[in-house]
Amino acid sequence: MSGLTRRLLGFMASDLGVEREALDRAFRGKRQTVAMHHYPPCRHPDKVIGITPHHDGLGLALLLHVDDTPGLQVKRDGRWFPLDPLPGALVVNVGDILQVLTNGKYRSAEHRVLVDAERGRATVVMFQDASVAGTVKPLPGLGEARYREIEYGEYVKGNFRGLAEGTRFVDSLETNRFC
Ligand SMILES: O=C(O)CCC(=O)C(=O)O
Ligand SMILES: [Fe+2]
Repeated sequence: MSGLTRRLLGFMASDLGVEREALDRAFRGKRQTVAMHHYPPCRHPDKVIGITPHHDGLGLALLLHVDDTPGLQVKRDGRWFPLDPLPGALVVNVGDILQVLTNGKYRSAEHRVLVDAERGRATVVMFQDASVAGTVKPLPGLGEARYREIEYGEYVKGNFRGLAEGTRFVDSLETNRFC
């Protein structure tokens, strides 16, 4: 786990009032994946999309803008908002697993990437995975569990299935789904 991730998790743990060690343990020693994206300029930006709307399925994502081309957008209250690059800043994305770990207190945001008519765009994203003793479940001390516990491998399979079907697997883990 990177020092930055550890610091971010420390802030989150004190904000949530949970044991810092519990959140740390969920991320420590887990897989880190790096994705490099290049979005070439496109003369018809209204007809194509860089990345379709999605939620990041894993724990935490740290995104670095390599240039100053905008494109990333986040959805809030049904509207898309741009997240323009800031020099020296990283975008921190809460993933679905962190949403479950925090019992829904931190929510994973839907985002997408638009392309630019004139300029290419490049980003580097580091995904930090997380799990609790081989499972995905809310940490203790955050009230009644809003998500059911699931074995980590089953979560990953379900998450990929959801991506392929255009549904969000984490929704199916909600305990009060049909109430
Ligand atoms: O390149 C970006 O701005 C976003 C990439 C992204 O959302 C992802 O890799 O999951
Ligand atoms: Fe993403």
